[in-house]
Amino acid sequence: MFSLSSTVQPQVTVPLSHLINAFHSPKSSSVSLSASISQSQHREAAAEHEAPSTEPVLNLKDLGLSELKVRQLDELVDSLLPGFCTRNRVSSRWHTSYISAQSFFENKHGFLDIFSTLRSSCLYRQHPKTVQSICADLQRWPVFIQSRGFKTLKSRTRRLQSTSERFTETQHVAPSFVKGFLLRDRGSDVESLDKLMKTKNIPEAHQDAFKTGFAEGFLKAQALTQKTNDSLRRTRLFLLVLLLLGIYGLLKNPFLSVRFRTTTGLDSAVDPVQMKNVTFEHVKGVEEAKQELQEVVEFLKNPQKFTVLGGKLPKGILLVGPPGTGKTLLARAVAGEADVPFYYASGSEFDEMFVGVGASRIRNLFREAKANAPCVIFIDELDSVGGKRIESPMHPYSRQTINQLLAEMDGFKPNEGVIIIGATNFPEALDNALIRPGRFDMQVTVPRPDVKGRTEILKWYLNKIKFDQSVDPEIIARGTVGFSGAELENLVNQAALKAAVDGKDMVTMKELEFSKDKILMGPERRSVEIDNKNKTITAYHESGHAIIAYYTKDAMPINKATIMPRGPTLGHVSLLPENDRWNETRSQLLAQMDVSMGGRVAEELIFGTDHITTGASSDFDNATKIAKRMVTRFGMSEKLGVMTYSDTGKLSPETQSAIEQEIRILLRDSYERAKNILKTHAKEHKNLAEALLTYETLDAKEIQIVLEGKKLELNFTDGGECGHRGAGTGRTESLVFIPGPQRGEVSWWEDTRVFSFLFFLFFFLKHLGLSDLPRVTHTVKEVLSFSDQI
Ligand SMILES: Nc1ncnc2c1ncn2[C@@H]1O[C@H](COP(=O)(O)OP(=O)(O)OP(=O)(O)O)[C@@H](O)[C@H]1O
Ligand SMILES: [Zn+2]
Repeated sequence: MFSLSSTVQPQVTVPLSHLINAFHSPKSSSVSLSASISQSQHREAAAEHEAPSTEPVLNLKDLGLSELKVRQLDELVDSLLPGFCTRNRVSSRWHTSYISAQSFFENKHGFLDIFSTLRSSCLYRQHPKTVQSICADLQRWPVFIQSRGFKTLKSRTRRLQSTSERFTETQHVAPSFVKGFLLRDRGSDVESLDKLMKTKNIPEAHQDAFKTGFAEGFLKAQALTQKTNDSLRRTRLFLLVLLLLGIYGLLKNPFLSVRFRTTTGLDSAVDPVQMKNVTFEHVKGVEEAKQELQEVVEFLKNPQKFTVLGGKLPKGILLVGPPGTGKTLLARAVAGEADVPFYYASGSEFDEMFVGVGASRIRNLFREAKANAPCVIFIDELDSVGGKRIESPMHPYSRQTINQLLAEMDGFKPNEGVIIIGATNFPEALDNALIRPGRFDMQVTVPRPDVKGRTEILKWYLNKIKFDQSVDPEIIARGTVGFSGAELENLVNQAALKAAVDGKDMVTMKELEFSKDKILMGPERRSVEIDNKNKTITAYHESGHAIIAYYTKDAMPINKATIMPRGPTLGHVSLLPENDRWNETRSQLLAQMDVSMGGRVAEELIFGTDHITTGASSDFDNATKIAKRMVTRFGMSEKLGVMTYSDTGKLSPETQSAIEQEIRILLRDSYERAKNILKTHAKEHKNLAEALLTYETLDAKEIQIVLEGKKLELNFTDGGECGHRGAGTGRTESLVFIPGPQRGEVSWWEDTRVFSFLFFLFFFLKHLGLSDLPRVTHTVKEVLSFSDQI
């Protein structure tokens, strides 16, 4: 684009370049148009200039400007741009768009400015020749409309490929008076310009100066265009980098992704889930909870029946219990039994960084529910929305959210038929306002199932797979003290997977035992090479535990003994209580201590005092813990009496040493008892250890066969047994180690994401033609350090 420049030689180049500019720029063309054509035409022209048009590439010869005389040029510019000339001062009229000034006046005052209208018509009349001369002169000028626009180089080149195409296109966008002029043949344009220079008698001496001036103007304009393009490119590049960084940040930063999700999902519709297929039949081992919830089901089925006498049913029910015990399942069963819609929400969904988002979600949820009453609203993890109202930077708007929840709960009447069921693992963390009468005023405890409950749950899930009739769910249930419903479901599922991997067509006890041990103690370490000496020590150590358990009256029955390494252990003996133990007697506790001592005693008796190992440390931990609790908590020491000693550190030195003394005596006596038993049953001990070395794992029946002195005949199987060395208490402990990426480690896909991001960034930098390579490198370095930070 051609434009004015103060450094351009004034007498020659300025008028011409401005003249051309006047035709190229929308602003100047609209001025010239406004003086010559009607207002509608003016609008059309302006619109056309905004539309994309061609940008010709012409050299000076093509333009035929070599013969234009300076005087002629000045005249032309004077007639086109009255008042604009280096010798004259710039006229204020030149800068005024009288049409807009007129409409501005009308808008402001409510009536037409007659004087302005007259003035504008005067202007028209004062320069009647302006447009005529422009048209007349421009008829012979090879100028094309050029308008600014964001054109790609590609499209521009494409357009310039066909002249005829270009003309056709120009025909659509150019004002009518320019059309004729534009549609002229390019060759004749050149000629006519030469002619013009001749006819206007531009002196030959000035012709060269004119050409030089024109060339300078042309080049300056080119430079300016180049600059504009460069700055545009830089702006685009900057925006693009910002955009990429933004997208990357959204993907990378969970905080941002939460924001994104929450803003987009602010007013998302809340859809109920119909729970027809889930009933109380699906929830096993939580009979009390089911009974308590039964009346809620009745209420949902017929709300009027309950409120007709003026009674009030609880609005909110709080299900309290450890994870995986079936709280969600129970809430679904309530809705399913009553055949009403079930609205599920997780407390963490309401915990938002934005003010009002959590509150608005609660509002939406309750509005929907009320419209579809009777129904059940279930809020899982209630503690994350209704926790004690501590405002922290992580939960800046928790107060509003809780308040909204309280307001909504207060806002509906008890007979509306909406029941809110909340679930939490930490009832003590709940805000007091939430658990007062009128809100979550009914608490139902959902505990871990007892042995009967576990058996029922195991049976329920076993019925969904193919299992051998010899499977006794009760044995598994007895060995899974403390398992939740979800863990039992997982146990059965893992057994089914194991059977499939081993190519069996049904699940047997072996698979169930295997998956139980896997959940409790981690996977087997079959690849571990244990030398014969260590194997022998382990076999005698474990059979020592088993012998004591077998021959001690109040010890728990043996379930299994193994020398197969699993997790951190080299072998173990597992003991099963007949039932869940609610209380333990003194003799039961002493028996547990004796069984723990059995391992070390065996090592000492068989291999001698010099060859005892470190393998008994967890056994001693166990035994010491029991002895200490007997003395300090259970009042089972004659010397210290029936008194509890909670903080032993604060006790007098005498009391402390008395406690220590008592614990020592208990442990020593236990060790002696174990020694006696093993000495008495040395033969059985040896037999059992050898059987373990041969078969690696023996179950209760097989142990009994060996200890009764019968011959054990077993086919070698694939093993699959496992253990926790020194499981003397009979309580199952979970020692599962789940290997995973350490904190701070970046997983491979995150790396890939960073590199693909950098690759695209580099690609775009190159694509946008940023030839300044040091800057590119610098930017990439910055991005790299930024990605390091995040
Ligand atoms: N008592 C049960 N009877 C049958 N299945 C159960 C029982 N408890 C848990 N499950 C199984 O475990 C799955 C998970 O249980 P659920 O989600 O109901 O536990 P939850 O107590 O809500 O856990 P959380 O507190 O972690 O939310 C259930 O879908 C169901 O398959
Ligand atoms: Zn042991």
